[in-house]
Amino acid sequence: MKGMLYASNNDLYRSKAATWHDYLQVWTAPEEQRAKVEDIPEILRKESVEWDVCAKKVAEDVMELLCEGIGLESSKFKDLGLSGSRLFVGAYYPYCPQPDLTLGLASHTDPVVITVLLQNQVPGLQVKHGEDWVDVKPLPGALTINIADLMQIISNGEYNSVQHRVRANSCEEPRISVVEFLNVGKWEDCEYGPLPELVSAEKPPRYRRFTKDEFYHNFYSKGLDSKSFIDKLKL
Ligand SMILES: O=C(O)CCC(=O)C(=O)O
Ligand SMILES: [Fe+2]
Repeated sequence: MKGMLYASNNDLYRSKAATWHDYLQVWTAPEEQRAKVEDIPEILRKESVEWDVCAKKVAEDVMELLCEGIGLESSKFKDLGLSGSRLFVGAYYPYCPQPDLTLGLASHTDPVVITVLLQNQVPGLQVKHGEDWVDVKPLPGALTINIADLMQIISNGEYNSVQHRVRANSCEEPRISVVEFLNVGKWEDCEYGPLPELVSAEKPPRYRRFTKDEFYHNFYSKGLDSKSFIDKLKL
């Protein structure tokens, strides 16, 4: 069905081991890519549409702060269309009887601009801090925002994408997360790369510019467990 996908592992044939989760993806923007509202399963139709509106608002507020943090016009990221493509994901991590043998989701950085994540009370999400994996403890009502790869590139490395993973669920209760990925919407118009405003003699560009085709080709040719797109663009 257009704009929707049910799956287990999106990199099943490219990764060394399957991970312990299932998910449902719904494209919510841009218009030509999004799922028709009437095609979204009824059980989450209303919620996914509302979540898209709220998560977009949160992401755009955070993007304003990120702009201000590096001396850009606060609307710069929004004006560049960095929230113009959006994907809703509902992920389900069932009880895993042998959690030491795999992960819930392999270590990765998100291949988008920014991610908004809500998790239920069952733990599992971890972020890499130095050499350590640190638990992101579920807090009722709290959202987790990930800086993702394109934010790292566009900000010329002022912000760095976060390496994260999900442990296989050892609790009897399923772990559930609701995620919104925000990405470049206006691909047709231009290439992307470090913003000229952030490049100077003292801060030369760290990444080269890239096109939509290059981005998608890379996404569908690599396993989840790698930061290879950023590595490929490094100057
Ligand atoms: O389920 C989670 O908490 C994390 C999901 C995630 O990192 C992803 O889908 O990229
Ligand atoms: Fe992620």
